[in-house]
Amino acid sequence: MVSFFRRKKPETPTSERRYSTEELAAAFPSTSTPAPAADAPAAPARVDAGHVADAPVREADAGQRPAAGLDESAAQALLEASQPHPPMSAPLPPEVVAPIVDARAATAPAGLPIEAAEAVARAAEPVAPTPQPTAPPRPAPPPIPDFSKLEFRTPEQIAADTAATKAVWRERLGGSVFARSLGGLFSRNPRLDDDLLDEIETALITADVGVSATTDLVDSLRRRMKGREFADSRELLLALRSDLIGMLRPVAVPLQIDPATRPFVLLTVGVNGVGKTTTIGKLARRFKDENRTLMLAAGDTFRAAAVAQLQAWGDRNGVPVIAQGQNADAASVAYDALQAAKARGTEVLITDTAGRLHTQQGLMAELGKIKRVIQKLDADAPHEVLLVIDGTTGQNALSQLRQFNAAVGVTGLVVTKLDGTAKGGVVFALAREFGIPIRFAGIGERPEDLRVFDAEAFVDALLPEALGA
Ligand SMILES: Nc1nc2c(ncn2[C@@H]2O[C@H](COP(=O)(O)OP(=O)(O)OP(=O)(O)O)[C@@H](O)[C@H]2O)c(=O)[nH]1
Repeated sequence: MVSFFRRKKPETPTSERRYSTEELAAAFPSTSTPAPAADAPAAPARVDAGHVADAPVREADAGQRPAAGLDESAAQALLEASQPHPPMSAPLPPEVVAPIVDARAATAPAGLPIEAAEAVARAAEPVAPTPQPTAPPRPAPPPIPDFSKLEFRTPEQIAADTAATKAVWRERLGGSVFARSLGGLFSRNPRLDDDLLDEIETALITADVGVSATTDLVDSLRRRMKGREFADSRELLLALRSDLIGMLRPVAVPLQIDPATRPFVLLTVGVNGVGKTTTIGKLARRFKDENRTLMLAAGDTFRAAAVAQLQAWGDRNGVPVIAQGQNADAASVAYDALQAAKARGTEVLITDTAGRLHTQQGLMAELGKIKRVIQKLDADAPHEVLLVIDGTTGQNALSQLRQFNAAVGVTGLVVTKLDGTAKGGVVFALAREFGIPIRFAGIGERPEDLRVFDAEAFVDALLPEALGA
């Protein structure tokens, strides 16, 4: 107990001082009348609740009590106990507090008279048990990631892959109307003036970026040019590049296959000949390469060759194809396929549909029927409705998206045929008007030519290489 008090003494030299019998007598003049000791320190004005340092509040009382019959050492101990403890800036941790609470419960030291023992006990009283912090409920452990499907790459590998990807995009898109008109413009090292802006405007309109998007882009460049933001035409081109990337970045959202959804149902829709069946074949290859189990549904029962085309893709990639032959009910094929995929625990089911003009109301309504029928088996299906758009279509793509979206709720886009002479600019118009994610871009006919849409690679492929981006 004494050692406890010593431990709590102020660490100043005065705390080491021993008191003489006379001083003690002066400090405790009467046995019956409590009187404050002349030099007794005032209790600290404020002490934190539950804080060990609140002891002095009652220690001061103890120190004022008469100490008749105390022998010198007991009185010394008592007086020391009555010295105020320095306030502590932070509560002691529970491990430290615990023994102090035990000490309070202990009886006074042997040999102390009862009054002194009471005073000592009272001095120890204020050390209230510190509430033990209750442990917060443990959060549920995070799910263990499936490392078999993760790919680890070093920064150097990532940089090399990015450069290789950009080179492929540039090689495939370099012949587009967009790339040719802008490339020609800047190879002449034009002057930074209104004529340059007029030429950019023409190039963007010709490339199918659309009138409103083009006007916004050019007006912004003009404002900044007048504000002397650009030192030369190259700086203006860099600003155009960054504006174009900025338009596409929000829609460059890759398709995520939810592993908890089996099967994850993809429904592909679009007008005739845009590349739906080819895209499904390319997707099948991609998902196989990702070690996913998948199944194809030959829902294009209208075009004679479509079922055979899909079956050929399935055979080539070792993927089962559910088909009922030509002129079968497409909704029935989709239903059968979903049932089979469910039974087999297949991860991904891709359903083809016949091409249809977005202006043909009856055929558009049929898409709604396919959706309703498969929802009898899975209320959340299809989990992705991919509208395939031919990149050479131009502004007509906007009305296609509008109509398909109204009929079946489009959740992602695939823009095909961006290789060759595609104008490519429609991608900006689509992004600006609808903001629907562009999942993939078709940049060739080979299976590996379906690329995850990359805003930066796409824009850099359209702009002159001399820009160094
Ligand atoms: N250059 C190029 N050709 C493509 C691309 N995607 C598809 N094609 C070609 O476009 C043509 C039509 O493709 P399909 O897959 O049959 O089109 P579809 O939409 O299924 O046609 P329908 O069933 O009639 O609606 C084929 O010759 C494909 O090889 C692409 O990204 N680039």
